[in-house]
Order: sequence, then C-alpha cells, then structure tokens
Amino acid sequence: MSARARRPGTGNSQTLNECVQVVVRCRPMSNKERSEGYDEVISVYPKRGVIEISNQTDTQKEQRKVFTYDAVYDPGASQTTVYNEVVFPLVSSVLEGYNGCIFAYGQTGTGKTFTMEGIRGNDELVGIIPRSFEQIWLHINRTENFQFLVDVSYLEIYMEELRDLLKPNSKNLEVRESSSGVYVPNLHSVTCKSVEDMMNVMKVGNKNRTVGFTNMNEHSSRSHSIFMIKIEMCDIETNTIKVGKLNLIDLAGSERQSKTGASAERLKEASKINLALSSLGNVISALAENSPHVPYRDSKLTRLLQDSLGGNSKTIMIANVGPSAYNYNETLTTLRYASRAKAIQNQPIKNEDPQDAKLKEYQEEIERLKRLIGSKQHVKVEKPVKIKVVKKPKERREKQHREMAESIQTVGAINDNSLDADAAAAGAGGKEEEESDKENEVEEEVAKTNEQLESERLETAKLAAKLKELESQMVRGGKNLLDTYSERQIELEKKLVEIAERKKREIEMQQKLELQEETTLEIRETVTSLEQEVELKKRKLSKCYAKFLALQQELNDCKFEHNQDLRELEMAQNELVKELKRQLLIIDNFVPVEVKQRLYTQAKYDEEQEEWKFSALPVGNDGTYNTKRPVSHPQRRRPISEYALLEAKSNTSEAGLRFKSENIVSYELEMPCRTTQEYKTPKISASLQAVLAQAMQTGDDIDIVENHTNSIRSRLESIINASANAAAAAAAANAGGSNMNGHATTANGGGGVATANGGVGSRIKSSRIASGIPPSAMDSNRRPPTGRPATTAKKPVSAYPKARGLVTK
Ligand SMILES: Nc1ncnc2c1ncn2[C@@H]1O[C@H](COP(=O)(O)OP(=O)(O)OP(=O)(O)O)[C@@H](O)[C@H]1O
Repeated sequence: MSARARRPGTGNSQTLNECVQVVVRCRPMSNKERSEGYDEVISVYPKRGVIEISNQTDTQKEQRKVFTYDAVYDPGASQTTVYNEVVFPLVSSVLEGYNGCIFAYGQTGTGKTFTMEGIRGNDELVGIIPRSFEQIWLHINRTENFQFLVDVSYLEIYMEELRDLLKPNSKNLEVRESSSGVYVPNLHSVTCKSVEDMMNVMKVGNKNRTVGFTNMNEHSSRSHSIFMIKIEMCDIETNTIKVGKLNLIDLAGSERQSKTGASAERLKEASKINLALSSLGNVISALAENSPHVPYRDSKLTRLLQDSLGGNSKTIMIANVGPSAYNYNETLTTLRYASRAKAIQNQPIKNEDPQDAKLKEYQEEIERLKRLIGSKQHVKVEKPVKIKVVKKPKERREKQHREMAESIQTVGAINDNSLDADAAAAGAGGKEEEESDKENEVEEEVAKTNEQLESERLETAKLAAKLKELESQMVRGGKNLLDTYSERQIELEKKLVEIAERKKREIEMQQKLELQEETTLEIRETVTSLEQEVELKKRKLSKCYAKFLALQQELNDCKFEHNQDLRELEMAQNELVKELKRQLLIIDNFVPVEVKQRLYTQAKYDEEQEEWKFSALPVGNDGTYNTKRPVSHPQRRRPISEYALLEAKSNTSEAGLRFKSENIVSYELEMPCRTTQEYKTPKISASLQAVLAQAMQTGDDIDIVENHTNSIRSRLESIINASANAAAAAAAANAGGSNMNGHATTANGGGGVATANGGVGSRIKSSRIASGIPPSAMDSNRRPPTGRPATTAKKPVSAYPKARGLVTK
C-alpha cells in the first residue's frame, strides 16, 4: 500500500502530518573493544543534535561525516534521561488516544535491548518498556471519572515467522489489514490491572524469546520482538471512548556474518534477520523519497510496521550505535538509515469512539447482565407469593379436619353413637383422600417451583460472577493516587517534561541557527577588489569540491556496502540452494513418483499469506477436488481383498469377518535393505584351473609378480587371449600338414572358454612353446572337454610369462 493512500479512519480525528522522530544513542566502549585497542570514531554533540563519525583508516582528507538528528545521546546518557526526553511525551500521546511506536534499530550488540528493556532489578537501569508501564499506571491512577481497559500482547518474528510469546504453542500467526490498521488475528492478549501484571507478562514473554550467543553479543536477540499495549479509556460522564495503542519494538541486530561467527543455523537466522532489516531499509528509503510504491509486503516486519512508518502512528526510531573503529562501516550504515528515516512523514490519528473497542463491548454486556439479574430478582420476589397461595388450602383443610374431628368427638360423647361417628369419619376419610391427592399435586408444584427457583438462583449467581469479572477487568481511574505517587513527585515529573521540551526546542533552534549562519556568511561576503573576488570564488570552489568529494565518498561507501550485502545475500542463497538440493534429493529417492506428483498438484501458493499450502483433498482428473470417497461401479462386483478371499474359502470365521467385501489393499511391510551377504566360496575360473592343473603336471612353478598393476583376472584373461592366439597360429601352421596329437585344434578368441579337444590344451601348448617346453610332452587325455567353437585370433603372441606377471621359476 502506498504511504499516501491512507485508510479512512473510523470515527478518528486527524492531525497534521508529523515526521518520524529519530534519536541516536551511542553506547560506551565495551571491555573487549578497549582491550583490543580500538579507537573511538564517534563524537556526540547532544546540544546540537549532531553526531560526527571519522574514519581512522581513510587515507583521504575528507574523513569526518556529520549527521543531524532530533536528539543524540552520548555514552554517559542515563536511561531516565532518554525516557523523560524522548519517550515520555509519546506515551502521553498514547494516553490521549493516539497510536505510538518506538523501535530500536542498529547493529548487533549496540544496546537495543538495553535501551528497550534495560537491566531488570536495577531501578536506574530499567529501560523504556518497564518505564512506560509506570507512566501508564500513574496516569490511570491519577485520572478520575474514567474507566480503563488495558490489554497487552507480546510477539516475535523469528525466521520470518510470527510467534506468540505468551502462547508459544500457537502457530500460524498472520498479519492482516483492516480499516483500523494492521493486526494479528488470534494473538493472545492479557488484561492487566497494574504495573506488576504487565511486568509479569513481559517476564513470561522474555522467557520464550529466541536469543543466542554470537561473537558480538553474548545474549543476542535473534528475533524482532514487539510488545503491544492497548489502552481503552472511557469518559464516564460523556460515555466517549478513546483507544491508544503503543508498540514497543526491539529489533534483532543487523550483522555481518563474518564478524558474528555465524555458521549453519546462525547463518540462516542472520540471513533472515538481515533480509527483514534490509526490507525495512527499503521501506524507509521509499517513504523518504516519496516513492509511489512502498514495499511493505517484502517482510513480516515491514507489514507489522506499516502503521508506524508512513501510517497513522506517532513514531520514534532509536538508532543504537557503537563508538569503536571496529564497527565503522556498520555504524555509518545505521547513521545513514537513521538520517533517511527523518524524512518519513506520518499522519497520527486519535482513535475516538472506535467501533471495535472492547470496553464498549464490556459495557454493553455489563448492562445486559445487570438487566438480566434485575429481572430475575424481580421474579424471585413474586414466586413466594404464589407458593403462599398454594399453601393456603392445605392449612384450611387441616383446620377443617381438626374441627370435624372435634365435632365428631363432641357428638360421640353426647349421643355415644359410634356408628354415626364412624360414618362421619368414613365420609371425612373419602374427602380426605381426595384432598390428599390435591395436596400431593400442590406439593409437587411447590417442589417444582422450588427447583426452578434454585436453578434461577444459581443462574443469577453465575451472571453476577460474570458481571463481577467483567467489572474487575476494567479499572476505574483516579484511585490509589496517594499510594503510588506523592504530589511532589508529580510536580517533579511535570518539571522534567518541561525541561525535555525546552531542550528539544533548543536543539531545533541551534540547528536552525547553524544553517542561517552559513547562509548569512555567504551573503555578507562583499567584494572590494578583483583579487578578493578571486579569493572568494576560490574558497567557494574548494567548498564545493569538498562537498563533491564527500558525495563521491558516500557513493563509494554505498557501493561497497551494496557489494557486501550482495555477497552476503549470495552466501545465504547458496545455503538455501544447498538445502533445496538436499530436500529434492530426499524427495526423488524416498517419495514414490505418484505421491510426489500428487503432492505437486496439491501444493498451492497462497498469495495473501505468501506461502505454499497443501490442500488436504485429493485432486480429481478434471482438476477439481474430490470431496467424496470414490464409489465402485453399481453393477460390478466389488473387489475383494486377498485376505477376505482366503477367509471365505476357509469358511471358518464366516460370522466374525467384518470387512470381507471391502477393498482393503494389503501393503507389504517395507523392509530395510540387506547390508550383509551369505558367504559364497570364490569362483575359480576354468582358465585358471587349467593353468594350475597344467602347472601341477609339468611341475613348473608359476609366480604371480606382485608389482604388476593388472588384476589377476585381467592377467589371466590376457594369458587366455595369448594362448588362443598361439593355438590359432599353430592351427594355421598345421593346416597343410599333420596334427601333432592327431586332434583338430581350434582357438577361442574370447579367451576364456576352452575349445573341443584343444582349447586349453592349445593354450598350455602355447605356454609351453613360450616357456621352451616341447609340445610333444603334452598329454591330450588331460584336456577338459568343452563344446564351444573357437574363433581365430590375429594378435601376435605376447612374451610369456614376464609381461603377464607370470614367470617360471
Ligand atoms: N548505553 C549503555 N550503557 C551501558 N551499557 C550498555 C549500553 N548499551 C548497551 N550496553 C551493554 O552492551 C551489551 C549489548 O547490549 P544489548 O544486548 O542491549 O545489544 P543489542 O543491540 O540488543 O544486541 P542484539 O541485537 O544482538 O540483541 C550489554 O551488555 C549492555 O548492557
């Protein structure tokens, strides 16, 4: 969304545009930097709001770079000063119903967490977040005739994932946008009723935060954390509601991977951190340059900061830097970003009478509950009257019975006529039965009514408890004033704020004065002679040249930085590509092709959430999702599983078989590959056997020469080839004459299989020839019988045996 395309407010009153307030804080030299002998390259001028940075290693003359900000703080500035001068006014605005945002930006180890959270348990060193709690509750306790509802949430962005720090198990948090701004649905919020409540929430969240050790910081924040405070305020007299939202952000530090000793997981973390921070830098640049497109969607961080940068919030950027020469480049980058951020304009909005205020909801609910309880109490008063009406006949009946019995007794005494008395008693008994039925009915009715009454009483008690709970969530302002702060403290605080305001104005005036001085000097310079004019122009020229050099230097710095960023991005990209290849390798080798195909078709990219998602339903042939289980053809038999068929055949468990006609696919268990083998005796090739047999017969020793590089197998094959060739040569020689042994001799060109009557024999013969043994000494009976015809080899017989690694002894 463009910064200029503002959202319409919902009952909000708009104020004038306001720039992002940029403050630079320089931390002291660390012990490590001091011990390693690094120089300080930063000079801070708090009264002028100026920071100078000088490059000690720069050989060029233009070494100093000057930056101006809304306020600058040197290493000696206390946490209290920073809070009172910078944050106090912003939190006051939030308490008037504005959106406020404070974010700490800077290289790792420069004091972002120190500034935002500070050192726990040390009143002097506590940071912005706990101090803001104090301010908020002091205000609430001081404000009479107001009702407050304070909700807090705590989240972090780790590796581009939103995590709820108050409910670490909840996943998939997203950033959404509505007419009233960006928000995170399903983010857990806790209603707080005191500073202690808020401190507890912070402690719980911090425990769940991702921190790690790097070369630059022992407790480095590896994530961007956002502490959100929402204060709803209702004026009891006018019944108007205001909502103030305060976002307190501690960003993860930008870092050079080479310096932090990042490796593996840290490298991945660092690349994500740097990516988010560079997208924040891009957003700042785009807003500063009034670009029509602001890339808020490039990261989760920039999406969440959308309202704070170029939106409807009052924003303070605290740029943290270190003074050491070791971090010169990083400090310069931070100062440049901070300088650019000064140009960002916001349009703060007072959130008055919002539709989605929880306080409003609570008030309505409380009213409803009160009405409900009131009506129930009304009913309760009426019911006993009803019961009395019911009870009356019973009493009357009892009275009648008594009177009747008395009169019977009197009559009996006078007339002594028991029969009459019995008859009278019987008559009375009949009536009594009738009446007792009625009595039972009435009693039942009474019991029912009592039950109803009891359940209503319980319900009313429940409603009253709910009402009490709702009322307890809201805090009535103007209480405990004396408990928390004395009048003098309040006065002191007011004075502090006044001083801060004055200081701010002083800085502004000083900066204006310096600018004016520069221009008036130029105007005042009048020339009286030509020489003076030349001198003046020379001075102007050298000034311009110095500016040109400074700009050129800046350009070079930017190029250098850009190249460095590029290199780091390439490193990160290489890491990601490596990881991708690993995953693809796993998919290609372990996921069946059809499953892989299905997964690819099921994976869909969600443009809104910018991530890949799986649709759980399988995709049908027509590309639509199958919402029903596929059914079999109506006229065909259903396929039956192998197990069911077996069971049906065996006919033993007919009654017990439940799924016999179901198509249950039986999957074999996937067994791991075998890594051992059965022992098999080594195969000795026929040729080797023949050579050995021949050696046994002739008594020749065959030595295998060790330093020969060929394997035994290949050597033997060569021998076989050689002997085949020799046999072929002998056959050719015998072609016109007689066969020495009376057998036809063939040769096997393949060199491994003996020929009929002559294969191995010929080879042996050739061996003999080569070794000087006469062929006549050979016994044809010992030749192994074979049936394969031999082919004629043309190669000449190579020298035997030395060249083959076989030598006669
Ligand atoms: N103004 C300061 N005065 C004294 N000590 C400071 C100051 N700023 C930072 N420090 C110290 O410097 C160290 C690093 O600070 P801190 O952890 O706040 O850095 P950071 O910027 O949050 O780092 P990261 O981005 O890695 O989380 C801490 O030991 C902290 O106490």
